Amino acid sequence: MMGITWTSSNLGYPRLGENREWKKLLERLWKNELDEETFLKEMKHLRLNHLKKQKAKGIQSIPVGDFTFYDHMLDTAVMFGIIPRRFHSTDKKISLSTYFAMARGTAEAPACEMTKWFNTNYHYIVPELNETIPTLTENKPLKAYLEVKEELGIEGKPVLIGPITFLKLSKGYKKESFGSLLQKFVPLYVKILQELEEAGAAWIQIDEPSLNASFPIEDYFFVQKVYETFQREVPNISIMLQTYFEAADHYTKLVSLPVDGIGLDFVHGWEKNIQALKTEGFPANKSLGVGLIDGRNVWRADLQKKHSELELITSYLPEGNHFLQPSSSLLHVPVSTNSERKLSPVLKDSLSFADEKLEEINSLTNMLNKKPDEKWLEKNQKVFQRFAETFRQQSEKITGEKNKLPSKRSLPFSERKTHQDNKWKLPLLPTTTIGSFPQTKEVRLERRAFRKGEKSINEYQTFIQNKIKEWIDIQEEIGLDVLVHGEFERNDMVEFFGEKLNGFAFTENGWVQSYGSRCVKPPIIYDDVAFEHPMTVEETRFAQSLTEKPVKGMLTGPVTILNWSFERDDIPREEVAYQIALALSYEIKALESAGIEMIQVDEPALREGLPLKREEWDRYLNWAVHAFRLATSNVKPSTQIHTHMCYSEFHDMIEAIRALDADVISIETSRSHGELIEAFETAIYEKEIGLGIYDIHSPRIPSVGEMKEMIERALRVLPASLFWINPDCGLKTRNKEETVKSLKNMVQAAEEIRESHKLQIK
Ligand SMILES: Nc1nc2c(c(=O)[nH]1)N[C@@H](CNc1ccc(C(=O)N[C@@H](CCC(=O)N[C@@H](CCC(=O)N[C@@H](CCC(=O)O)C(=O)O)C(=O)O)C(=O)O)cc1)CN2
Ligand code: MET
Ligand SMILES: [Zn+2]
Repeated sequence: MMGITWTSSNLGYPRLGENREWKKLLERLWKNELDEETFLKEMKHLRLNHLKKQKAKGIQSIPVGDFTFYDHMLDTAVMFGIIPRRFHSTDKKISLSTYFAMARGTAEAPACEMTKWFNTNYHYIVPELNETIPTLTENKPLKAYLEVKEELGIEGKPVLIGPITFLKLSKGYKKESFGSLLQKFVPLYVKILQELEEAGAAWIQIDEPSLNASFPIEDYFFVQKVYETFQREVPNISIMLQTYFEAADHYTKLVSLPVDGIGLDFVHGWEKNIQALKTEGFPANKSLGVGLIDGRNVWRADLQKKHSELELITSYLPEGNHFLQPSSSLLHVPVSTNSERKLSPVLKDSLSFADEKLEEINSLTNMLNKKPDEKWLEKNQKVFQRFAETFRQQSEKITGEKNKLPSKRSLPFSERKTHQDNKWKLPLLPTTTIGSFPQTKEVRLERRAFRKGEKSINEYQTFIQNKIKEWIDIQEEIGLDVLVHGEFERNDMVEFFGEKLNGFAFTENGWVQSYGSRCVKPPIIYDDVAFEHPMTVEETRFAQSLTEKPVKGMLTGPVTILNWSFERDDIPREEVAYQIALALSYEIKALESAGIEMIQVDEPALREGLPLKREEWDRYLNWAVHAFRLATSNVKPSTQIHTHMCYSEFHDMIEAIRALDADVISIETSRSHGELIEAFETAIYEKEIGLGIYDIHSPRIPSVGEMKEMIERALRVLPASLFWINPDCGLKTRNKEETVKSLKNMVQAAEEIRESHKLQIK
């Protein structure tokens, strides 16, 4: 092991700031409460602060250029001048207003599509390549590099999304043109790298996570070509080709690429990566980036364990300098545990957010470079010991109850349908919504006042009841067939349940960016999950008491609660999903007993949880479907179970959707312009289905005509007796006026179609 040295490194840092300063600056700019100059100044301050902090934590290789005003994919697209025509930009250097128009849309131009970043809850803006010819509008990494060098004297490591991943995640081109398109981008990348080389940058991090996501081996031809060009054209710069979120798909090919360093995820891809390292070795002239601190979860690292893992890795490594780093960018974890004052000390000590993770990297690097800090290690061991003594016992009681729960409805769908049609007597093409109504500033401020003790529980509950009443009245007036209570009492569809279930902790300030300025505060599963008391019955029953129309109960499903929380990492994920499912089955029973017999169990995260590697899909889908069925099967045949999913692209998992055995599923379709309808057309789906007929992410109010067209299109492939009419998703981010107008048009569209088709009762 002589001759190996280690450098502490980071791959990306959260943008948000300790108190969501980033989000607040953006939202003030958008509301014209801030001028552009002040905005830029404040953002720069934040950006430099983040870099100073990383340096102070002992990180030697600090990423620059990962900061953004919205999203790093959007930045890359804009850097390459990929601006869809509808934004009419003639700027040489793209203005901030064009940049935000692409992200958020304008009255005239719909926003660019947004989709999930691999298997995370982060969303990126999808570049639309179409007819645009890429050009370099600005060398963003260079700007970032020079900024920190001049302002702070820090020699940063510029970060770029690699050309392979950038193209794989873009749309607007045919698969066959991948190679020729790539040729258009490579010279631009070369230019960026050359300018960085001239400016004195030593290492560049090029992110290529696509190489771990079931990457087709034949496409390595392109990867090889791209990196050969970089090596030839920019010989004096060192490239760290960074992969993450999974093990490398084709290890031998990856490590023999002509680059100077290879970054691997040894948290999510431990087994495969270590096996490959052992059998294939690691090239003598390269540096390995060892991603050993989990960039996706919040648990403190067991330094002893990490140290022995590192010893194992080291035993396969050639001499030279290697990097110790998080498994991915720290974008996916909150900033710091510092401001958490309410967590139990045992739990708080067991957590590690971005800042604490940097400290772990620093300690481990010191340990490796033979400067072990015994006290640190001892303290770390104590944390683990105390945690193990206090929490994390899998209870046999829960396992026993779970084993008794049915995972199959008592009757098949065809027979349930008769019961349900008789019970509900809905018109054909029933209209409904997905659950939430506008979470206005008023609602959030009221909750804040309650949280801070400025409002009593009674005052808060009365406020919520008034909101429910207001919106039941609105829904009746609009003429919807199945109503909802509106979810006003919920801060978030996952955090809300986390707060009410046993085994979850929630933070005060553990925010993570979800998309643009929107954030989530994922709860932390630290113990057995268990049902304590009904969570949604009171509000739902109250809503039902106000109307003759059915009110649909509204729950978040087990897979989504799991995927959008920070989960235990010491028991299999599916076991946690089953525990949540058991808890939800009690909630469903409680709703049923309270007379709520139409219940929606949302699973928007089912799709994003799909493993990045295709060969692991079946195993995941099996347990995910099983969890949903455990939660929803223990009901009467006449009880109608709905589910909801957004983010389209279901064509490759229709079988799993069918296996959920939900009576009604509502899915997002409007942004994919009917592509999804085709998927259902070819797959033959025999249960009830609500295809979203308008995009809720945009303030635009859809016309009756366009919605009728969407419905007509669906009716060409789906029998009217199975079809529901609803928006794409919940309406919490919309305002009241937009919501009411859009829903009125939606109901009118449904009525006109019923009329013209002479469709009456189901
Ligand atoms: N967990 C989760 N993941 C998800 C989704 C989701 O709904 N939940 N949906 C998709 C992503 N979509 C999203 C849509 C909206 C928001 C969103 O609106 N987030 C809010 C925070 C929601 C929240 O927790 N609100 C708290 C209040 C938080 C807050 O900032 N309060 C202020 C006061 C209120 C104010 O000034 O507005 C304070 O305490 O100072 C509440 O309602 O209680 C935001 O960023 O602004 C997030 C994700 C996919 N992933
Ligand atoms: C992201 S899916 C959201 C479903 C939820 N019931 C809502 O309407 O907000
Ligand atoms: Zn949704």
